[in-house]
Amino acid sequence: MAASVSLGVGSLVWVEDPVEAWIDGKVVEATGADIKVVSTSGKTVVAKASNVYPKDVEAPPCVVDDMTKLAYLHEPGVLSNLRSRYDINEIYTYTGSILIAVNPFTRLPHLYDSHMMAQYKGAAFGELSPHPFAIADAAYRVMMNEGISQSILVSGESGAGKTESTKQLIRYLAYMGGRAASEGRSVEQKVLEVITLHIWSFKRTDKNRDDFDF
Ligand SMILES: Nc1ncnc2c1ncn2[C@@H]1O[C@H](COP(=O)(O)OP(=O)(O)OP(=O)(O)O)[C@@H](O)[C@H]1O
Repeated sequence: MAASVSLGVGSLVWVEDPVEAWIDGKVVEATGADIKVVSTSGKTVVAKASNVYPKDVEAPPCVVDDMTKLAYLHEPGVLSNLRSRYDINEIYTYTGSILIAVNPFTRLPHLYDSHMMAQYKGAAFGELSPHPFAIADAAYRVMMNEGISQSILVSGESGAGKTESTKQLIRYLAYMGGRAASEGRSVEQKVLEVITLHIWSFKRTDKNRDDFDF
């Protein structure tokens, strides 16, 4: 996506970097098709104007919880927002009604306890922090109120966290639809056991699968 705003001297911008992917800086020279940028770390880069992107100066230094709130929805803006949130263990971010999850590669149990599930129960979408429980709650409510079957698509590359996300979605749906524990194991536990086995066998048997969980 090419920058569609004028990037004059003094503009704050993102420019590609072979190590960091994107670095931010200030335009110091703009002649013809080339733009000279001095990054915040002091590096001078000359790039084609079409490879330089405006930086959102109004976004809070950290983050927005929904990418649609970004002034510029371009790659460096999106990645920078996800990275800033990841740095403070905010692994979930919305883009409208889509939930983006960044794999934390560490356990964050406080995000998934029963208190969290209770909080998301019936909460308006977008009222609480982005979370798989909010996605599951929205789908559950449309299904119950309007009687329409719902699908939740979970996609991402291998190791991105599809199985973990799917487990949280199923946990929440089982929590909403399940009854109290009987014979020692709750409906939530029983559904999770079945679904984990099902996901595992699906992955084992479908060698040509795309990276989708369901
Ligand atoms: N939300 C999370 N919290 C903690 N750890 C996570 C989370 N999501 C992913 N992980 C970690 O990353 C690993 C890989 O995640 P997962 O198995 O869900 O990926 P996947 O997208 O299903 O991968 P594949 O397509 O290869 O099966 C998990 O075993 C877990 O250690």
